[in-house]
Amino acid sequence: MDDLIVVKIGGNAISQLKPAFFEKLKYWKHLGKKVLIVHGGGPNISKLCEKMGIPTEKKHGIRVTSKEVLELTKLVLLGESQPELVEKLTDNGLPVSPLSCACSHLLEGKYLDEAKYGSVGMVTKVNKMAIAGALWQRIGVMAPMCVTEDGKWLNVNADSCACSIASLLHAEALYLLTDVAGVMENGQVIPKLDRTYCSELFARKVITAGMQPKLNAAFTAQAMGVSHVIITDDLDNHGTEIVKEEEDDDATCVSNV
Ligand SMILES: Nc1ncnc2c1ncn2[C@@H]1O[C@H](COP(=O)(O)OP(=O)(O)O)[C@@H](O)[C@H]1O
Ligand SMILES: CC(=O)N[C@@H](CCC(=O)OP(=O)(O)O)C(=O)O
Repeated sequence: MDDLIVVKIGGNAISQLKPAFFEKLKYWKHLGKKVLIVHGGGPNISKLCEKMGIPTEKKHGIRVTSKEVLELTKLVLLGESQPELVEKLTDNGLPVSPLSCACSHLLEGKYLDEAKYGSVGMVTKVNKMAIAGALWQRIGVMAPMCVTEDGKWLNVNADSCACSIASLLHAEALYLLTDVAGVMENGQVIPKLDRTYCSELFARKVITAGMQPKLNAAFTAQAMGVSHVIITDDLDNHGTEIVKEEEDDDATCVSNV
């Protein structure tokens, strides 16, 4: 899809959005870009699970999702995180289309590894026509869930969801907004990161927790042809740019989660 910019906003980042963020979105719309935001909500899912007495289990930053956790995930993403973001965008004068996989099977997917993660999916198909319609003069706000071909809902890591959409729709840029200024080493943001150095940082355990699926997804998107992939805390900050190596023929950074 021409002129598509995908922005992922982590659950923590939703509450920290600054005026410059909304100005940048207005500027992109003014330029005629199509903008799709994929939102997170992980911290609030964990909080609700805790309230309900369900322990949170994550593997490589991916939530192990039982049927019970899936229901709570739906509640938080569609009943809390998405409305919060939609309200902020609306209050800042931006017209929005709130979206989920349930609308016209917008996002279809399959189990990532049912034995390991439970009801967790990866997006394999995007309903391009329906998304194009939703993005007509509006900013799409998408929850990170997908449905299987036979209609089962699956929880999708929001970074991996944004990266799959950006890859499948050939977006021109992908911004992964989080609560840190970029990928850090020794307290400094790494301005450009290639796969070899990323693997080294994984091995040295400099990169842990939620930054792991984020980077795996970011390198996959880059390998799939998204030319501009940035991890940052603000659309105006340089953050960490994911860069390609000269002889790069393998799609993933360390593992495929
Ligand atoms: N090397 C690293 N550089 C930056 N953040 C890191 C690194 N390793 C682990 N992290 C953690 O990753 C977090 C961002 O991932 P995550 O919590 O999943 O964010 P989001 O909810 O925005 O997707 C940071 O807040 C930080 O705690
Ligand atoms: C499978 C999986 O891990 N899904 C994520 C979806 C939300 C998310 O990714 O939110 P953040 O971006 O705020 O972390 C989860 O359940 O936490």
